[in-house]
Amino acid sequence: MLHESGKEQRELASAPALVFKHVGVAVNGQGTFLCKGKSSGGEASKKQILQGITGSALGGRMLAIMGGSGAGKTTLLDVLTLKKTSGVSVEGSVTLNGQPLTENLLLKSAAHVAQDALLWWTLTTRETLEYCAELYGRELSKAQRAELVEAVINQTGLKSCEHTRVGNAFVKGLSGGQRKRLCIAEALLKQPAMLVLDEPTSSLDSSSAVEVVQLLRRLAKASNILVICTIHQPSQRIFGLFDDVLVLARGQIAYAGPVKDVGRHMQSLDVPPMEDGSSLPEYLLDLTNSDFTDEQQVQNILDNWSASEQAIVSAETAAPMREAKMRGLVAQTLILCRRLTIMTMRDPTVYSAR
Ligand SMILES: Nc1ncnc2c1ncn2[C@@H]1O[C@H](COP(=O)(O)OP(=O)(O)OP(=O)(O)O)[C@@H](O)[C@H]1O
Repeated sequence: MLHESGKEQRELASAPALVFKHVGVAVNGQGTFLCKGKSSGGEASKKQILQGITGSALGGRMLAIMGGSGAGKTTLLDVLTLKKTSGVSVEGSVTLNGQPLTENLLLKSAAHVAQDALLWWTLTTRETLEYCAELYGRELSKAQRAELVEAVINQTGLKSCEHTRVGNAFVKGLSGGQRKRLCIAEALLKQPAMLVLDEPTSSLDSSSAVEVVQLLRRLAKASNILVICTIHQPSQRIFGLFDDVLVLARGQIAYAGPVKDVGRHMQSLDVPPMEDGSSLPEYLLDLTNSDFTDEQQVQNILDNWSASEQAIVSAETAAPMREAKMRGLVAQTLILCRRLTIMTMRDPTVYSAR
């Protein structure tokens, strides 16, 4: 997917690389995922929701997965994070630094920030991170863990609210942007090579959204982390912070490559020009949203992409990645019990319930 100058390519060759080839996902007509070769309803009831998805993402770069509603963004993210739904029929391959992506490799090398990530409302920012650091940092001494938490708090701009409780809908605490940054900070404690985020800007106001994406960009560049985000309708400013974009339509690729080339690519096709006052991400969504656009036009864009040379990916090899070391089961249980005691002591609803 990534076609850069020779110098950039040499630099990128030492970065972690996620490569996915010919990924396809099918479900049956009733909405149940199918196991390959085990369909009771037969081929006729099969619905292909992702087809021929080939691309890559590299360390030090940010990849946005975009597309209209129902284009397949969440399904692709599920494949890249090995999320299982019973009876899933997934085809194709996903490799991380040339190794097939397994649950073990994912656990060691990647961190996933879900859209509705859970935070404990009674804990402060610092406490949340300290417990997480204990869970993740088996090979770190107490002093090293404290150093890591401090570094992550500073990296994610959470110093001013380190002693603020997370809060919830009833108890005032962190702002939406701070909560999202805390989720990212939790993920960073794993010192991941790959960071995957589902809609990191959803439900944020525009300036908090920009702050979060700027933070991700700084992290990608400073720590050579591979960042992948699904993103619904980014502003021009946010879109410009990504290095690469994969545009999906009807479960297929409409474009995958550098953000700086996507406008030129679309304009080279037989499609309506971008209207004055429209932003590039809006234009891309308008062109590829099959619910509201001429079906034939969307099909032409998809056919053009699948026939293009750019659809061929070559980035397969890269340097070894960092691997997170998790605590053993007993240690994890003890840490979680300690956290639960503090949370119970601070939560008045627990006493009322009793
Ligand atoms: N379990 C399932 N059974 C049947 N169809 C499904 C299933 N999961 C997803 N789909 C269909 O696959 C398509 C892609 O869904 P997906 O959730 O990946 O899209 P999306 O791009 O993330 O959409 P949105 O932005 O609206 O969340 C949709 O048409 C959806 O209805």
